[in-house]
Amino acid sequence: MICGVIKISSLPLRRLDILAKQNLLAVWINDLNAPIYLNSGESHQHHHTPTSSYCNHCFKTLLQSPSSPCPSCSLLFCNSTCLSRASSSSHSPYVCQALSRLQNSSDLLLNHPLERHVQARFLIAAFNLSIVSPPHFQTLLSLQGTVTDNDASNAHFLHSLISTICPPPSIPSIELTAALLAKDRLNAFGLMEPFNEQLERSVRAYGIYPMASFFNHDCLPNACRFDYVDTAHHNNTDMIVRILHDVPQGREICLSYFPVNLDYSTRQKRLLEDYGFACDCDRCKVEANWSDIDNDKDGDDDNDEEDEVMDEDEEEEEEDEDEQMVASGGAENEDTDFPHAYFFVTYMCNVNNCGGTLAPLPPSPATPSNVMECNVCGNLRNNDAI
Ligand SMILES: C[S@@+](CC[C@H](N)C(=O)[O-])C[C@H]1O[C@@H](n2cnc3c(N)ncnc32)[C@H](O)[C@@H]1O
Repeated sequence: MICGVIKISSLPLRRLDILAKQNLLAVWINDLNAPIYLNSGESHQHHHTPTSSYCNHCFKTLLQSPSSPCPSCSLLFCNSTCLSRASSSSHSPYVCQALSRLQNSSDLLLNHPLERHVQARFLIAAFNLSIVSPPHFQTLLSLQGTVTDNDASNAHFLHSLISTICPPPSIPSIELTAALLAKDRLNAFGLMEPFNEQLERSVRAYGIYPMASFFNHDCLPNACRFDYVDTAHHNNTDMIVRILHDVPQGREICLSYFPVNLDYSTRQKRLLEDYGFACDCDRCKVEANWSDIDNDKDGDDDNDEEDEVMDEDEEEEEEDEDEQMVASGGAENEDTDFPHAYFFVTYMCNVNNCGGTLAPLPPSPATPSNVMECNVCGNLRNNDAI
C-alpha cells in the first residue's frame, strides 16, 4: 500500500482506462491538470447580468467591486491583470472580434437553446486555439468523440453562423466543426456555480482537461473530482481527482460523470444519449433487476441544459430516496437487493440538495486522513462518526 500524493503523469495512462499501478491507499491523484481552455457556461446575452457573472479568465465569482470589462466586447474580467492575461490567450483579438459580432447580432441565436450559445462560444474558442496554440488544438482533436447525426446538424448551423462573424483566417471545415462538437460533448467538464442549498446550480464554465478526460465512468466510482475555482490560488481552475478508498492493483480508476444518486434508468439514458454506451457496471447489473416501478420513479429528471459530460448537477429529492434505499439495504448484507448501500452511507454527502461525493482530505506523509470532504458543497465529515 502507498499513501500520499502522486502525480497523474506517473500513472500508466492509456486511452481506454486508467489502472491503479499499485495498491493505492488514500491517495490523491494530484496536479491533474490545467484546462487547455475554459469557456463560459452562460449565454453571451447574459454576460452583463450582475447576479450571474464570472471573470472570463479565471472564472472566479465577480464580487460587487468594479470589474474590468473588455473595452471592445464588454466581456467581464476580475481586473486588468486577468484581462491582460486573457488577451494573449483565450481572449485574443480574434475571439474578441468574433464575440463582439455575435453580441451585436443577437438575433443570430435568438430562440436557440443555451446549449447552442455555449457551443458557438466553444467553437470560437477552439478555432482560436488552432491559431494561438496548435499543440493544444491537436490535443483536443486527439480526444475520443465520434460524430453523431446531432453533432453534424448542429455543426451545419453553427458553421454557417460562425463563418459570418469570425475574422480571417477562414474557419475549419464543417466536418472538422462536427468533430470538435463531438470531442466537446464527450470530454468537457463543467465547473459549477458556488453551491447554494436553495438554488439549482448550473455550470459557470466548461473546460477540456485532457488528462482527466482519460477517466472512464462507473456508477459507483472509486474517485471523484474537485475544483476550487473561487480560491485565491493562482491555478484556481486546475482539477484534482481524489481516490475515495483503497484501490487494489490493476483495478480501473473511474469517476462518475454525474451525481451518483441518479436512479438506474436516468443513468442509462444519459450515458447512452450523451456518451454513446450502455453501462454494465456492477451497480447497474444489480439495479437492472429492480422493478420498473423503482427504476421509473424519477426517470423524468433529465435537465437538458446540464446534460453536459461530467457536470455535477444534483437532482431534487434523490437524497431522500437514497436514504430510504440505504435504510432498507443494509451495509453488510451483500445478498440484499441493494448491496451497494455502504457506498452511499460512506461517500454520499447528506447535506440538503447537495448530491456530492465525499473523498478523504489529503493524507499526512504517514497516515491517511479520515476527514472526508464533499466535492460539491465542501462540507467536511469525520468518517469515524459513521
Ligand atoms: C471522457 S471519455 C473517457 C476516456 C475514453 N475511454 C478514452 O479512451 O479516451 C468518455 C467516453 O469513454 C467511453 N466510456 C467511458 N466510460 C465507459 C464505460 N463504463 N463503459 C464503456 N465505455 C465507456 C465512452 O465512449 C465515453 O463516451
